[in-house]
Amino acid sequence: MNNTVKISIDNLTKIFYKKNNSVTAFQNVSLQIEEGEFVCLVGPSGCGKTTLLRILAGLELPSSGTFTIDSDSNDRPLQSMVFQEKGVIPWLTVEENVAFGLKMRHLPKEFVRKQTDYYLEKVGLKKFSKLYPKELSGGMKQRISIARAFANDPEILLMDEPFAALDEQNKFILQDELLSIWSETKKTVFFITHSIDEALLLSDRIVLMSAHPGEIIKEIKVPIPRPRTMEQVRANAEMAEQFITIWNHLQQEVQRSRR
Ligand SMILES: Nc1ncnc2c1ncn2[C@@H]1O[C@H](COP(=O)(O)OP(=O)(O)OP(=O)(O)O)[C@@H](O)[C@H]1O
Repeated sequence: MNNTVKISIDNLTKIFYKKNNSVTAFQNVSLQIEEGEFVCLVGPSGCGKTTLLRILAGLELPSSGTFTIDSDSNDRPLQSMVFQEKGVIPWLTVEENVAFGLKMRHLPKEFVRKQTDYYLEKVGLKKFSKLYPKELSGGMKQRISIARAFANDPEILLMDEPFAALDEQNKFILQDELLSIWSETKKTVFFITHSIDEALLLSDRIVLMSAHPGEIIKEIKVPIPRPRTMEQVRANAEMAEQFITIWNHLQQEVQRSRR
């Protein structure tokens, strides 16, 4: 990390207005994420995590407050988003899916091919490049989404529980692959997860939110050096302590929200 602030969120609040009532998804969220930082957002269900990410992705407007994503080039997209599911276009092949964003920007054919091949190789999908998503497993589909997101070379990556629907084995493999690509590209990543292990494995910093309406109530720097493995996360005493801190926080917040 080089201490340049890449994402700056200032006192952001989102209220959804309905006919006779309103729902505050989250409120007074302020957060700064440095260039190249990997930050995980953890909080109880319904505390506004997805809404916050959707606002950063330009898919929703905030009710109040501001945010900025630092950009040093007009040639790159501001953000790419990876969702839990539904990230792939069913009528395009694997390679067409990965190349999609690049083609939309009318980049030179040769560049698109190289960039697509590079990331297909990185996520182990090279030999499946001519297949359609329906011919692939859930893990392979998520690999397409990750390859496409990195191939787009965005300023920041927004990831909304990308591995939540996968079985544990596949999850570990994809987490490893994501870390490997991230350490190479040093993209700024803002990542939502419900998995404490996942947050501890991936993050430089974990941001904890309160129950609905969500507010940021704690930040935790993840102490173990990189590269990391899940074995280290599970064996490291400091990490075990952090796990319990986060677990206690989530339990308290869920109980509070039910009162
Ligand atoms: N389009 C919408 N219209 C009205 N209310 C919404 C809308 N989207 C989200 N909400 C409400 O905003 C709150 C936050 O939702 P959000 O999906 O952001 O939470 P979350 O923390 O991502 O939840 P989960 O962890 O379960 O995915 C919830 O109360 C939800 O019902």
